[in-house]
Amino acid sequence: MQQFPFDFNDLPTPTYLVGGWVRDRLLNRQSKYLDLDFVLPEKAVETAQAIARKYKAGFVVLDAERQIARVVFKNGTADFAQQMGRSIEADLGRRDFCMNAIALECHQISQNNDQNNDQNISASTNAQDFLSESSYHFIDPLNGIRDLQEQKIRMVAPENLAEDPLRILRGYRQAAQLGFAIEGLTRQVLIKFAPKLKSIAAERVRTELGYLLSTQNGNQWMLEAISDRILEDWLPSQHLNLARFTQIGGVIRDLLAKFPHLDLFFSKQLAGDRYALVTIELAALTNSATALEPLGLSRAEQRWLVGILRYLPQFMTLVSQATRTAQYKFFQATLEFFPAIAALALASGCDLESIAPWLERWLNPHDAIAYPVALISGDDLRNELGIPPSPKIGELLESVKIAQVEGKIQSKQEAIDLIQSIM
Ligand SMILES: Nc1ccn([C@@H]2O[C@H](COP(=O)(O)OP(=O)(O)OP(=O)(O)O)[C@@H](O)[C@H]2O)c(=O)n1
Repeated sequence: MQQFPFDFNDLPTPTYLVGGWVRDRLLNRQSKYLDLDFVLPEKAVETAQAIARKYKAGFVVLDAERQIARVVFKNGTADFAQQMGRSIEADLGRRDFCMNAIALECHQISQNNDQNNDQNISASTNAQDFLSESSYHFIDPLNGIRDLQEQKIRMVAPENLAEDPLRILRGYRQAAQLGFAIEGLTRQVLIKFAPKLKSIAAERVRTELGYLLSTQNGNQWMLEAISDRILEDWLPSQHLNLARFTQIGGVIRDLLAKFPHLDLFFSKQLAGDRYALVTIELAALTNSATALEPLGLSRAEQRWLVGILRYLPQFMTLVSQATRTAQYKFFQATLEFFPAIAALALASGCDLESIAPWLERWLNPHDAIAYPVALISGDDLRNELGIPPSPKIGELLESVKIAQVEGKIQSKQEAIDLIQSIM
């Protein structure tokens, strides 16, 4: 149950709620995290600061020039922005899509509630329920509510998309997120302005791509964006592997159905708010990690991408005929992201029957091939056998591990005997 984290009576009149929160409540969509966007005709930053102080919440100015500040509560964030233009209608007219350009004066919410049950609704009401009240007056100059009913994404104006070309990608991402269609003329404009997307900072594109790929219908809309050549400057088509990318979503769903514990792997956080799943989908999409460099991925994401693409061909030849030593060596090289390689191999046509035993090993922390427990340590070699520190120690330990995974030795004494025989 979502609750507003502060009392709207603490806000000046008028203060408008706009954007995704109003849209999602009208659609009765639930989100885990509360994301409120307020517009104020004046004193947006001061108001945000006062709220943060009163409720002991975090506070940050996002844009001093445009007067936008964020207050961070435990269960969500509230952005306070100075109204653009002379009226709220003018402000709404500068936004991306009509469905995101609906406003609601937020005191209506507490006033209605005060009349109803004499309680402070802002602090206590389930946010999902309140819009069902018919008494709210939505400011909807662009017929956004009609678009919500017709499930379509319609631009406010072509200039608005040109002004902030990231909105092009937002259109595809929101279509995926909401299960909406992009209205015909809007789509033509998105396609026409696609080259403008190259002027956008890599970080914004990367974040938006991350949202798109982590959405349920994201892959389908990613393919639409690719076929509309929206991403040509960021993901050039000669480096793409569309056949593999088309399969990857279904493959991951099947893998999770068979191995639910892999959920932890796919949801591992690799950077900011980007998760392993997104990197794996990008790896499935491209044949070359270098092609993704302009996106400025984090070190961990880059390491995964390079590793997954580098070891995939080897895995595809090894998968059904690897010796225990070959399996051990492959796991050693790829342990961090092994299930991603398995997923890409499945998406490239390998069968689950040959891959499942590998995943079972990877998932079992006691597996003798994926995680052999050391019978002997470098210190033992130094102390008990008097071998001086040198790269030789690493080589000897590796020979012990291999004899161990092949089942030739099982105890520390046998390891010592083996080392002595090698020496
Ligand atoms: N590039 C952008 C980003 C945002 N907005 C406007 O600012 C609102 C809030 O932006 P944001 O919180 O980023 O997105 P939401 O639409 O709220 O939805 P989501 O959280 O799904 O991104 C949007 O609804 C839209 O009206 C815009 O016009 N152009």
